[in-house]
Amino acid sequence: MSALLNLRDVWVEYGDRIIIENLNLDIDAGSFVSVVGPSGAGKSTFLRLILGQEAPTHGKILLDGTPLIPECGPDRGVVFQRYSVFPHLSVLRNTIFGMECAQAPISGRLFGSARRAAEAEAIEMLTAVGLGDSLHLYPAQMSGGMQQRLAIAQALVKRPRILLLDEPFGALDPGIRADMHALITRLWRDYTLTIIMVTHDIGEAFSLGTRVLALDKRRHDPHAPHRFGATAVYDLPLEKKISRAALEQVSITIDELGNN
Ligand SMILES: Nc1ncnc2c1ncn2[C@@H]1O[C@H](COP(=O)(O)OP(=O)(O)OP(=O)(O)O)[C@@H](O)[C@H]1O
Repeated sequence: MSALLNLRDVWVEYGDRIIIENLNLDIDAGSFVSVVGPSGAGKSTFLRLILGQEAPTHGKILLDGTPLIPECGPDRGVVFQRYSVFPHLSVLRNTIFGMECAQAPISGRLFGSARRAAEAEAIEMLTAVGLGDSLHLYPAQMSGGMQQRLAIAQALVKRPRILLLDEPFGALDPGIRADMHALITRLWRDYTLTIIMVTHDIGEAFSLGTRVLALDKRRHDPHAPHRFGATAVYDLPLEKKISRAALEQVSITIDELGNN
């Protein structure tokens, strides 16, 4: 089976600074790749490459065997650490907004049956993330965990195949993080997503991922620290066998999410 994403000899350079060098990776559909590495190694840069926000300086990235167009496509969604929700829109409007921009790029509004269909999809996704009872709240009325669940719904309502997560749970309290781990595991399975998640939490990387990728420099030159970039220094596939009991536990936790 060919991989969903292929990176071939990918380099990113800013001026004379090499950030990423000689990165070669194949990422299978349905995998959950945790990306770890020291601060400044280039983890967010790696996500931006796959999102299409940035093009490699050298090398190529293939999606389904076709060169990735350097623009954000609907097949890729992203959630950042800081809440990316619009403060002046309700939960429901926040979720519909992205669909309106994608489907009606000029007017930014959907009408009639298209709007009703978008609303139904938004409500389904908000229910899936545990916000079905909070459709008319505004972000200022919600906890950090709720806002981050809204950000996930915003990303998933466009039905991406690849979900990119840039330290999505880094700003949350430990208890809420555990709920979010259960949520993302459930969404990954229910929506057959491929997830690539940057995290500084090594426990989170191993407990959620089916593969852990460490980005770091292989070589250092103390006199010219920018001469070498980061690459995949470790790439560990993890055997995951989720028991039925564990999945049922995930379902129970999801049902309790509404109060966080
Ligand atoms: N547009 C840019 N121009 C110049 N340098 C940049 C640019 N974007 C990122 N960098 C540099 O590239 C390096 C990698 O940045 P990146 O944000 O990808 O690292 P990171 O591993 O995600 O870091 P952190 O864990 O601290 O978030 C940093 O040294 C950063 O300063």
